[in-house]
Amino acid sequence: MKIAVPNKGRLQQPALQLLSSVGIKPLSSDERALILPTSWEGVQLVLTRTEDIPSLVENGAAEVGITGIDYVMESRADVEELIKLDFGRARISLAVPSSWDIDDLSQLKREIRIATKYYNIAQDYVRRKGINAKIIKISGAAEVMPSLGASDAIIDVVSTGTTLKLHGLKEIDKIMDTYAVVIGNKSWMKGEEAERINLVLTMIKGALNARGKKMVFMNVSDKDLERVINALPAMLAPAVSKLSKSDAWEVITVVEEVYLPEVIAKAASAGARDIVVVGIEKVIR
Ligand SMILES: Nc1ncnc2c1ncn2[C@@H]1O[C@H](COP(=O)(O)OP(=O)(O)OP(=O)(O)O)[C@@H](O)[C@H]1O
Ligand SMILES: O=P(O)(O)OC[C@H]1O[C@H](OP(=O)(O)OP(=O)(O)O)[C@H](O)[C@@H]1O
Ligand SMILES: [Mg+2]
Repeated sequence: MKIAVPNKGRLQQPALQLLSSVGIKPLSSDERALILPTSWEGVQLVLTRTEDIPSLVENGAAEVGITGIDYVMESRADVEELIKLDFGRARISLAVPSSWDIDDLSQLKREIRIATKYYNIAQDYVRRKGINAKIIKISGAAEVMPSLGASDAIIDVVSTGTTLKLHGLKEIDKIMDTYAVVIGNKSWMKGEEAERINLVLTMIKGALNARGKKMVFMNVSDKDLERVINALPAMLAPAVSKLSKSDAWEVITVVEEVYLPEVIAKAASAGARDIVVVGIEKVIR
């Protein structure tokens, strides 16, 4: 099977890291190679532009791909959104010069020219909102267009808002949220690679579920057992097993990393001893 991954840009490293965490590591270190065999037999990585990945997956050049949901929308590719990822998070917004001194769409009176690399998203948006606009398709650096006089406004990616501010622009309407996604070809489930693809997807979900979670082991004497268990969160309920050579128990539970200090403090004051914390690689549900 082939997995399409960005060949550059901000999604490339997190996408490769995610795949690497499930054991899919490129075997070749040749930076110019665009199709790479991996440590997982039968799985190849195809390195292409982030914005081309939706159509490559739609037409079956790769069964699965990692890209941004903004490019999926823009391309109008008929693909399946399989897994929402926790990187590449931002929003696509309409921004106008701060000097216009307006706060929302209703204050836009005359026709405006909007520069954007998201031509289709922009067309759909202005139609839906009834905005009188001419969309100017560009390939990047949208923020500079109004100061060049090439457009009045822009539709572009906004995260912290720093780039807009730097260019004297102001966000007046959010069009959509964007994030990285794993997408799949619509007929992949029927193909001969279905089993392998399913396993890869299960492992990716497992790695995502495990993020930020720790496994905690502790020894607890018989008399403290109930108090310790009441102090613990768990995915279902803490596991408890009898220690072989003493009148005590081992308690095992899964804890969100952010709650770890609080949970350890509570467990220790309830009588838990020899508390061991270990990382979790996958949680398969
Ligand atoms: N500032 C940002 N914060 C989070 N995600 C972003 C940001 N800018 C862009 N993205 C998202 O990352 C993905 C790739 O973005 P983009 O096409 O801009 O590539 P890039 O990483 O900037 O590389 P280049 O612009 O050089 O091609 C897109 O889905 C986009 O929505
Ligand atoms: O709201 P901010 O936090 O400023 O982020 C938004 C900026 O981030 C992206 O650019 P990127 O950093 O990817 O550079 P690029 O222009 O090379 O794509 C995007 O194109 C915006 O310009
Ligand atoms: Mg960019």
